[in-house]
Amino acid sequence: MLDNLKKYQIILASNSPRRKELMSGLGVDYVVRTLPDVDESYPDTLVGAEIPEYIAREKADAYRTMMEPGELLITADTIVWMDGKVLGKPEGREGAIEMLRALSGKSHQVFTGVCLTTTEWQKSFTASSEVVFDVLSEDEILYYVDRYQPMDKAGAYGVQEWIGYIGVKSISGSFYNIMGLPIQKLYGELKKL
Ligand SMILES: Cc1cn([C@H]2C[C@H](O)[C@@H](COP(=O)(O)OP(=O)(O)OP(=O)(O)O)O2)c(=O)[nH]c1=O
Repeated sequence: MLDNLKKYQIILASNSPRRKELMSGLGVDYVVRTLPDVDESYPDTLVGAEIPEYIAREKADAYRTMMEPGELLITADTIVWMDGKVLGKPEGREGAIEMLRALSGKSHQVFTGVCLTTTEWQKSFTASSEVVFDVLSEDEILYYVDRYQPMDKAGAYGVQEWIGYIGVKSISGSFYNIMGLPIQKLYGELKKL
């Protein structure tokens, strides 16, 4: 499948083990490059899904000067969005505990922005999922944070981990989008190239 991609050398520029796992599931040949440190700031005029799409483009631009013709760069960014605010990666153990207390018993959205870049063109898109958390006890929050150390995850949780098994009541939209890559939507975009 995706024979049309043979004309590209696909590069996933990401440090996220989840994104690597999902890209591998797509079954296309690609290489992973670590992402240089990117300033993930964004204009405060942006809201919701505009934010991770903007950051995915920023991640791509950090790479662009090093690109060769024929390369197809894939970058992505995932945020949790609740009550009009971004929940990115937590600041340490206390930050993770605070975030999970805030998510407990409520619903929120997860937006992932994806950017496809070559030396000639760039296009980006976003995917949105809705997650409803059950009420989490203090013990459950502390157990999860101390055992899973989710400081590398937006919203301080991994839907693919224990807290997703016991704490997520329902999901609408793509599960994989929550993990960090809306792989079905990405497949649809790659098919068009
Ligand atoms: C909400 C959620 C996020 N995540 C992860 C996906 C991303 O790795 C991370 C969001 O942080 P990002 O800044 O989007 O990505 P990253 O820093 O991990 O990787 P890179 O920028 O190098 O591509 O949170 C999960 O694994 N499960 C979840 O349920």
